[in-house]
Amino acid sequence: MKVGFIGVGNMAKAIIVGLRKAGFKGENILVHSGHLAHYQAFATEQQLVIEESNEAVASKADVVILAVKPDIAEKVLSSIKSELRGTSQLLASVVSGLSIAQIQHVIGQRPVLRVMPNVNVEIGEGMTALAASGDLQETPYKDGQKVFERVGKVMVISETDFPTFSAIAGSAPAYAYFFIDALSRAGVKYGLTKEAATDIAAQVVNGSAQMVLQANENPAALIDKVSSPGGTTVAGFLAMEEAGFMTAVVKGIDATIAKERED
Ligand SMILES: NC(=O)C1=CN([C@@H]2O[C@H](COP(=O)(O)OP(=O)(O)OC[C@H]3O[C@@H](n4cnc5c(N)ncnc54)[C@H](O)[C@@H]3O)[C@@H](O)[C@H]2O)C=CC1
Ligand SMILES: O=C(O)[C@@H]1CCC=N1
Repeated sequence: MKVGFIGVGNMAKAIIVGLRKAGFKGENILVHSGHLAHYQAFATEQQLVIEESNEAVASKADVVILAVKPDIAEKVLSSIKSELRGTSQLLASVVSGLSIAQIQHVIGQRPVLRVMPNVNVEIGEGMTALAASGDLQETPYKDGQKVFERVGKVMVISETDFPTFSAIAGSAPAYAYFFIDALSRAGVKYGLTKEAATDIAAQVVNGSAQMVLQANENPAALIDKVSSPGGTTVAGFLAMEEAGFMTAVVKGIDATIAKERED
């Protein structure tokens, strides 16, 4: 199976690195993007096949991944339309806010997968949502699904939930990094080096995430297990809440969703 990328920016690079780490051969990854100088070294390092145009990627790949910015996505789709094959080929779009109906309006009734990955696909720890224009058990869709399953967890969701998913999974790595950075800076405030404090904060978030996933317990119950009566944790937790921690997070997600709706 050949996977083609149209647009090789941050997201496509993260997917490609994840695929390569998972053993997907570079000779089966075709790429074309806006400026050769921006991705030539990356393509060479990852042993990818650089195609001379978006059209070439569209005609040769079995799974064509559209990974350009939302504002040019429909123009790019329109330019590759005549190169796309029939119903045996899949067009998978990771473009935020672009619906299956909008894609099919441009390229016709071909198999389309709407995908919302996040950058953690780069290390095989992605959280990706999928919605399909047809039956996910059919070959072209299965092929697309397999690509994202190789780089993390995959969840099939309704298209109406994409803005929410995009906020709490697509954008949220940035918010999780922000929390790690905040915890780390607090460590630095009390004398730890930034490097040590960041290592500590990242491992704590990593371990805590594993606890939520593996212990199959509500995070609120886990908070209670750490919070000894009259102890230090509950004092810190309540001070964070007084400063509006939960409200700040939810407001951040509200703004993320509002921005996608506005675009
Ligand atoms: N960065 C992220 O964490 C996520 C991004 N996305 C979506 O992925 C898409 C790409 O985002 P990023 O990679 O972050 O943006 P980016 O700006 O890093 O990459 C876009 C790439 O498209 C290329 N490009 C511009 N015009 C082109 C054309 N006519 N033909 C082919 N390539 C062209 C640019 O040179 C650039 O390399 C967006 O639609 C975004 O909504 C989705 C989930 C997460
Ligand atoms: O910031 C963005 O627009 C994209 C969508 C999800 C993550 N990054």
